[in-house]
Amino acid sequence: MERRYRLILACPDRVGIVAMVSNFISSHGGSITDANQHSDPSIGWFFMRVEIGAVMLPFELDALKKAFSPIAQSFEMQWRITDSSKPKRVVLMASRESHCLADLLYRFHSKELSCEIPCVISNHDDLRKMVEWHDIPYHHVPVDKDNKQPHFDKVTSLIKEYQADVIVLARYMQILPYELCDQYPQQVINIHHSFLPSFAGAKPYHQAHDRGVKLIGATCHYVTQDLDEGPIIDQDVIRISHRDQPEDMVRLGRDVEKNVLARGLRCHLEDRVLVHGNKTVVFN
Ligand SMILES: Nc1nc2c(c(=O)[nH]1)N[C@@H](CN(C=O)c1ccc(C(=O)N[C@@H](CCC(=O)O)C(=O)O)cc1)CN2
Repeated sequence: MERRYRLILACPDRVGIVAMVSNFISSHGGSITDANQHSDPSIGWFFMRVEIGAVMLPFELDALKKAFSPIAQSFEMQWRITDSSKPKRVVLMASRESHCLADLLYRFHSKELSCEIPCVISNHDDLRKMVEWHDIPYHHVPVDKDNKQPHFDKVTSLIKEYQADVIVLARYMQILPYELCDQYPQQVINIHHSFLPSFAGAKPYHQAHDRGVKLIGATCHYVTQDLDEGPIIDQDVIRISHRDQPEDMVRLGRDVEKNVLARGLRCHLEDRVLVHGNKTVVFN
């Protein structure tokens, strides 16, 4: 696919933002290949995502950022510009459950996901063979439940060594410490196996069974220090009934978990997610 720059911005709403952005691009000979915008009257903020055909522009990425910076400053923008030809480096993390990890590895292998997967990290060794079949390094980093710090120190070291842009918790079942969440804001993505905010925390299907709900679901969200309370990227639900025990929900939930995670990761990889406070705007 043709190389494109993606401009993503959020700023206090005012007249002239779209005109200013489009004039900036056209005045430098660029063409807009896709554009989405949203104005939120409840907070008076404006959100925009613009794809720019890079071939037509006389700029490399850094020069484009430098040229746009004065405009961004004048509109008090929170903004970034990325290059679609530079795939993001995605470190995958898992524990024992394989369905989400297997699904992402398949989508990567079939080139459905445009990214790099430099390694997989797990606190168990169960998934090694599956990962190494894909010729991807597998790092088994055990957890001592009485002293988890060495585990997280090693995880942090590996994430830095592999220069991760994104860390995906594909049913990784450990609570990340504050320091790790703080070092990677809006870069750690989790799939929680419930329709948040219902049933946060451990064993959501057992919680759902105890409550007698008729829908269960999955939520893809950014990870923060506040467990399962990070900005939501995508969600979905499926119907269940009184006949379903927790083990039935585990089985029925696998498809919705892996589909929601893949959709959420794709949106992130394509820079379609804008975070504002603890909420998101997703231009999908
Ligand atoms: N800092 C954060 N870490 C994690 C988040 C998050 O939002 N912030 N999401 C999880 C969510 N999760 C599954 O989706 C999850 C929730 C709770 C637990 C848990 O209680 N784990 C125990 C250990 C369990 C075990 O050893 O099998 C614990 O960490 O003490 C795990 C996962 C992922 N992390």
